Amino acid sequence: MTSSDIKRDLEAGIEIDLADRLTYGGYLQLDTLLSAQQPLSNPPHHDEMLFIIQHHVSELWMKLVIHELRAAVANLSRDEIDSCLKILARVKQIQRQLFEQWAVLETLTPSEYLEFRDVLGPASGFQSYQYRTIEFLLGNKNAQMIAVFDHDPPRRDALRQVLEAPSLYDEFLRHLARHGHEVPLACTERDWSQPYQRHPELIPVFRRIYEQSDAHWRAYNLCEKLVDVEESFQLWRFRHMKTVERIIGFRRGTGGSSGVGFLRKALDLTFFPELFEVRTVIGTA
Ligand code: HEM
Ligand SMILES: N[C@@H](CC(=O)c1ccccc1NC=O)C(=O)O
Repeated sequence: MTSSDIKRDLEAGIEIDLADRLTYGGYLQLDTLLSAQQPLSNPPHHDEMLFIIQHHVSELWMKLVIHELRAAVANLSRDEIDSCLKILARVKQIQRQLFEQWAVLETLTPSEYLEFRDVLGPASGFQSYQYRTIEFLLGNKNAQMIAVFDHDPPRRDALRQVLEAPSLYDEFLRHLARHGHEVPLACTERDWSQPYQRHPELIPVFRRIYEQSDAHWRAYNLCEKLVDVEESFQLWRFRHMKTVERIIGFRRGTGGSSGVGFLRKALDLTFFPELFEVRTVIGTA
C-alpha cells in the first residue's frame, strides 16, 4: 500500500497563496453568513442552534424563490413562456427543499423547545417579510398582513408595492387574454391589491386548454407548473402546521394567534382556484 492509497495528495496546480485574492469565504461573505447564528438562551440551549439554522436556511431559499418568481412574472408580462416554464420548474425544486426540511426540525421535542421558547418573546414567523412577499407574488393578497411591518417603513412600503402589483396568476391570465383566450375583463383589469376572486367564466377557458392540450401545449404546460407551485406551497403549510402541532400542541403562538387553528385556516386558501376546479369538469359533457 502506498501513501497515496490512504490520503489524497495536493496537485501542483492547486492555489495555495490566496493573500489579496478572491477566496471561497470571501466571495460567499461567510463571515457575515456564519456570524448570524446567535442563540439568545443563556446559557445557550443546545437545540436553539437547530431552530435558528432551520429558519436561516428557509429564509435563504425564500430569497431565491422571490428572485425567481419576480423573473417569472416579468417573463409572463413579455409572453416569454419557455423562460417562465424553466423558472417555475426550478421554483418547484426549491419548494421541495423547503418542505422536506421540516423533518429536521421535527427532531426537536416539545420539552426541548419549551426550554428556550420564552427567549423568542413576541417574535413569530408571522412576521416573515419574505414569506409574505411570496404569498403576495403568488396572489394571496391581504392588506391586513402589512400592519406587522409598521415599525419598519422600508419593508412595509416594499410589501405594499408587491400587494399593488399584478401577481403571477394575474400576469398569466393577461398572457392568455393576449393569446386569444376569452379571459374576462374582470381578471385582466382589476385592482391588483384585492384578493383574487374566482371567476366562473374562466372554467371554459381552462377546459379548452386541458381538453385540447396538444393545440394549447404551452398554456397547458404553464397551468400544470402553476399547479405544482400551489401544491408545493400547500405541502409547506401542512407540514409547518403538523410540526407546530407536535411541538407546541394547541398552545397559542408567540405571535399572538390561536396557533394550530390559525395555521389550519391557511390550508383553505388557494392561489389558482380555477386550475383546480377545471379538473372536476374535464371530460364531462
Ligand atoms: C418549533 C417550530 C415552530 C413553531 C412552534 C411555529 C409556530 C408557529 C405559529 C403558532 C404560528 C402562527 C402565528 C403565531 O401566533 O405565532 C406560526 C406562523 C408562521 N411560521 Fe412558524 N413555527 C415554527 C417554525 C417555523 C419555521 C422553521 C418557519 C420557517 C421560516 C416558520 C415560518 C412561519 C411563517 C411564515 C408563519 C406565518 C404563516 C401564515 O401566515 O399562515 N415557522 N408559526
Ligand atoms: N410562533 C412560534 C415561535 C416561532 O416559531 C418563531 C419565533 C421566532 C422566529 C421565528 C419563529 N418561527 C415560526 O413561527 C411559537 O409560537 O412557538
